Amino acid sequence: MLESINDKYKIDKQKIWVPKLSSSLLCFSAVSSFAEDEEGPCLVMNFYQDTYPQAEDIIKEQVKLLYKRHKNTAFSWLRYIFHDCAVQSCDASLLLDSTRRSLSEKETDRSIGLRNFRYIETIKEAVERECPGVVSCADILLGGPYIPLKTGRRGGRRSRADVVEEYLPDHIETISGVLDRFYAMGIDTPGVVALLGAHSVGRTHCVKLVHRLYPEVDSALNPDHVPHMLHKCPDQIPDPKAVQYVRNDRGTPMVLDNNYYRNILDNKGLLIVDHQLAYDKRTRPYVMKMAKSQDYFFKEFSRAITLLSENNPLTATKGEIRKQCNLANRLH
Ligand code: HEM
Ligand SMILES: [Ca+2]
Ligand SMILES: [Ca+2]
Repeated sequence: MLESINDKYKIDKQKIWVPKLSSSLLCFSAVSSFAEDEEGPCLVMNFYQDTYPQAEDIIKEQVKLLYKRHKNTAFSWLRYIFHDCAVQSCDASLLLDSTRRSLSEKETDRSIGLRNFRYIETIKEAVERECPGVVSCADILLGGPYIPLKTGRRGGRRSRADVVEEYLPDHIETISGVLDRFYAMGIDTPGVVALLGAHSVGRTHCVKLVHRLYPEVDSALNPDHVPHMLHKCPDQIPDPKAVQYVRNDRGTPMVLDNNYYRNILDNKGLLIVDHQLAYDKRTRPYVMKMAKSQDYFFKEFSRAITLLSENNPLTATKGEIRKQCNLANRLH
């Protein structure tokens, strides 16, 4: 997955390799003895190697094909990791449709701009053709070659719009609030600073920005950046049907690099949270360091994505392997 974010983004595997803990078979045989264990021992490197060794390769191939056709799919997967893993667990709850009884996470105001859901199904279908019923949607969301991530997550059965607010940091929150929410996931200050570097790609819709432009322009914004933002978001109340947005990083919009840190130091951060990151005394030193060193940014980014991707997974007997990523399986 992350391989596709840009081709230059190649991390030295040696430096971030996490030693393999056990094979997936060991994991399965451990299920009975660990059934009561809260964590379960089953998030491992290449979880599917003993059941369907080709599974992760099929996913990689599909991700590459999609990336060739639609570059922005990579940005979506990256944002999905945040929106799924930060809300309780990396259990692909984000992918579930609403049911008659409850509104799903996808439908909340916080999910504005999440795109490319249908391509998840393209990947899932390719995997199901070869390895039916084995690979979970939660792993499809996360597998990746250059930041070697573990697999073995299973899908949750529920997705509830009302829990999103409880867990997902928001763009107008104080930096203390944002840090606390990430600390609760085991991610420290440099980790948070690195994760926000994801805003070096992609876009932000005007609905999330107009409060910084109207009725008065936020004086914290770089005056050189304002005309462009006003041009892209000409209305105080954006037309919900028009797709109006500003690119997160005008300099290198399609490349995940450390340009984000130079932007925010130059008061060109679009969201309040981006701006605060550059000015809070706890985060600023890391912003400066990442602005100077792409290497340092990449190292911290890999570490933090790994932590995020291991937030409270469902393993072993918990959760299920969905047949279709947008629907929980029917119980017979
Ligand atoms: C305090 C934490 C964060 C807040 C408040 C936040 C908020 C937002 C908002 C409001 C957007 C614009 C969405 C739109 O209008 O289309 C966005 C875009 C994006 N965010 Fe975040 N974000 C946060 C952290 C993260 C993290 C941790 C990641 C991934 C590691 C991430 C990845 C992305 C990506 C890739 C986009 C661009 C998506 C696209 O172009 O489709 N964000 N974020
Ligand atoms: Ca989730
Ligand atoms: Ca960039």
